[in-house]
Amino acid sequence: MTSFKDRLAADGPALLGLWQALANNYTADICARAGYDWLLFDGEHSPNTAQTLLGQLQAVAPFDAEPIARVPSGDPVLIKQYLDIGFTTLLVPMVDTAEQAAAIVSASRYPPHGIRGVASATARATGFGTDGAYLKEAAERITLIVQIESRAALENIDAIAATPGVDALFIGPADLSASLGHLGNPTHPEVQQAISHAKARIDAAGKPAGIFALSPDDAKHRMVDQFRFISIGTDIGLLLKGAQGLIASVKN
Ligand SMILES: O=C(O)C(=O)C[C@H](O)[C@@H](O)CO
Repeated sequence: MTSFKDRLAADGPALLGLWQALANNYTADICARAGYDWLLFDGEHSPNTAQTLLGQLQAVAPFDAEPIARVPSGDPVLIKQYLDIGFTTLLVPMVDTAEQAAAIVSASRYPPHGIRGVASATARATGFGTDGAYLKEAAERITLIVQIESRAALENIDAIAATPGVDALFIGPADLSASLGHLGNPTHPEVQQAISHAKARIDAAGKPAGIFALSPDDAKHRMVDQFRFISIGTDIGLLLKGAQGLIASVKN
């Protein structure tokens, strides 16, 4: 199985993703059939637990979209849990320093290279012990993506991007705008300039850059900007807009 970091490293069009915020196996199953390259299962801002994420992970397992889990924080306990249930790509929010990034890498690695606890016989990640190669191949299979979404992260972006084991960096416009003093206004010129700067520094580090696009048009602009992976929408947004559009179309 090709790791997500290997897919990111390959040439080709941007990898397009859909944010899964409904915390629901059924809708994840539907979205996994829609042709996206990846699906983001949000443990930070959605009512998800390891248990609910497991159900969504199992629902999308038959399909090609890469399941990416966003942990609520860089907590090593949660990183361990999310990896043990079988996610091989994690997105970690609010990473402001290289020290934080290094700790996240360590939490994802088994000793001697890290602190991840070993549960080879009972973890879904190892096929409940049937995948004898997992322990030694885990570091190769796992992709770690850190979020750049604060003034501090911008100031430290070169050191964060250079951190060994950080495979990609993902820009969060909502939190970045808040951190820059433009809460709720990610299209503010200062925020857009910061995004451009962050992208340039990520490129300079030779790491793949991702971003949460604000609209389909913004997604197209980010493709032109050569972001390597782009979240182009959310399940909640699709449901709400579809529901609103339908009743408006029937009433009018
Ligand atoms: O800061 C951001 O932007 C993100 O990290 C994406 C948001 O958290 C996502 O939930 C959409 O609001």
